Amino acid sequence: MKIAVIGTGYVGLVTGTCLAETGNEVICVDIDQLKVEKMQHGIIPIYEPGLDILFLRNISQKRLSFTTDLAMAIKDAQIIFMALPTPPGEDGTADLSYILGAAADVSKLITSYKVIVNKSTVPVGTADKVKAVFEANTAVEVDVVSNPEFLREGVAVEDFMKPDRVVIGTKSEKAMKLMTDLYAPYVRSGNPILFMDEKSSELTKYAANAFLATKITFMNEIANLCELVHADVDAVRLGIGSDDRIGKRFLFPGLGYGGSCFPKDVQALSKSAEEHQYNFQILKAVMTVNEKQKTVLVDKVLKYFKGNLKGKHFALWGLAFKPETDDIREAPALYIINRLLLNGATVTAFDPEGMNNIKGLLGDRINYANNQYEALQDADALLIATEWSVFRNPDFEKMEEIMGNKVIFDGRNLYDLQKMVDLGYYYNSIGRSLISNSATTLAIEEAHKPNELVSL
Ligand SMILES: NC(=O)c1ccc[n+]([C@@H]2O[C@H](COP(=O)([O-])OP(=O)(O)OC[C@H]3O[C@@H](n4cnc5c(N)ncnc54)[C@H](O)[C@@H]3O)[C@@H](O)[C@H]2O)c1
Ligand SMILES: O=c1ccn([C@@H]2O[C@H](COP(=O)(O)OP(=O)(O)O[C@H]3O[C@H](CO)[C@@H](O)[C@H](O)[C@H]3O)[C@@H](O)[C@H]2O)c(=O)[nH]1
Repeated sequence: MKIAVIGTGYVGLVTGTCLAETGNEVICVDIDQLKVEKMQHGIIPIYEPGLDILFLRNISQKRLSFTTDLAMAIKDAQIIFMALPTPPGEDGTADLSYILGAAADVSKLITSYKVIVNKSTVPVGTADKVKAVFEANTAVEVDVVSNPEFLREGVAVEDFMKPDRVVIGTKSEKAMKLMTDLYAPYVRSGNPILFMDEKSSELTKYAANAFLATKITFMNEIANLCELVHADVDAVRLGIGSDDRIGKRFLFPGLGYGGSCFPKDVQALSKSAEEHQYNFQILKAVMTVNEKQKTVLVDKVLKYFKGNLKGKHFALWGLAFKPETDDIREAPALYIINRLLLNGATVTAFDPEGMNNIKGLLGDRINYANNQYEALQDADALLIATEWSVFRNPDFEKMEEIMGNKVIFDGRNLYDLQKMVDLGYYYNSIGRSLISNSATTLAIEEAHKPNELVSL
């Protein structure tokens, strides 16, 4: 099929590339000229494992191309995907200006039947708004389809190529047929293509993200309780996760959910409910708890240094909001850095893929290291914010030599507690026993009492 994809961010680029991989002819269009030029030269603008191979193969075999020319991109396309930003507006509702703006542009250019597919995460009723834009601007027939995307950054190619399900919101038989043909290669293992009305499809996306964010938040609360009652959150996680009804995934406590999706989507769903006079109480609690969870690691640091971080220097491992991505949007590391700096400390950070993005955002406010060990130089403690594999099995003796101390605050529970005892580290993680370097056994200390909020 001939396809146009509008927007070449994490979703658009993966969508375009993966659709080309199954033999479609895909033109991706973006307003960011620099980005388009890069892609035209075979340079991929984001880090997404496995994407580069498909990207280069499909460009060289002429199934995938990039342009800033919307008219050219959509001229022959049967299906036009919109993979555009839907950031939170000032009041937290999803800003639909990118979607409605692009719909208006497209509506003024088309001369034959098109299926307009919305891949962005949008509130219920957006398909109707997009339809209204087309009705206002053209007599050409279009079908507007909701087809939310469920890929996760870091495993986006796998998620797109082998989705758990494909959700398609439309009542048009013609659009259904085209979409079924398009997605058939991706569901050969038997995973379903679920057809529904547009509104249910739009809500399915928000419901999925809000449910997962709630699951994580629940575990973060259990972790906080574990610290108070001297239980181990890892044991509890395994204990509940082996119940199929609960499931093993998305039960890892940490520093609160971040990224470009969960924070904005939970907020947008809550706002959307409010617009319909529904008080979605659980989502409000999720947001409140998540805000608080972002502070737990620095609270522990403040407690350890008796509330005074002036002149202290910290190494920070992990900047991306999760491993295997360079994306730092709403990353817990940003909150940690900000709070350390506000308290008069200095920071040297390292991330395997997020360095360019963080340098663009923070400039000379922090120091940057070329590798994880370099970051440790003269640090009073190491903080871990992202569970990159490369941090999982470090050379602890080398670390001690460089840091001159053995103090770790781990927001991702990377290390075995007994190992930390054996190595004599002070090791403070999430929802697990505090390991004190003065003890040879697991010691529950003062620091496991609820952290007082230390004012900045
Ligand atoms: N990132 C994810 O993991 C993910 C997963 C599922 C769904 N989503 C949703 O998909 C949507 C896109 O997210 P993203 O992370 O890919 O965004 P992004 O910010 O990475 O990319 C958006 C792209 O759209 C381009 N753009 C903006 N206006 C344009 C226009 N008028 N014409 C052409 N291009 C334009 C931007 O230059 C940018 O390249 C959002 O609604 C998001 O919530 C994201
Ligand atoms: O057990 C867990 C799992 C995740 N997280 C955190 O939750 C956030 C989101 O993680 P993840 O869902 O893996 O990343 P995203 O790429 O943001 O993907 C989510 O958001 C996308 C955009 O809507 C959806 O398409 C995906 O299905 C959905 O998982 C990150 O901060 C993670 O650190 C935890 O704290 N504990």
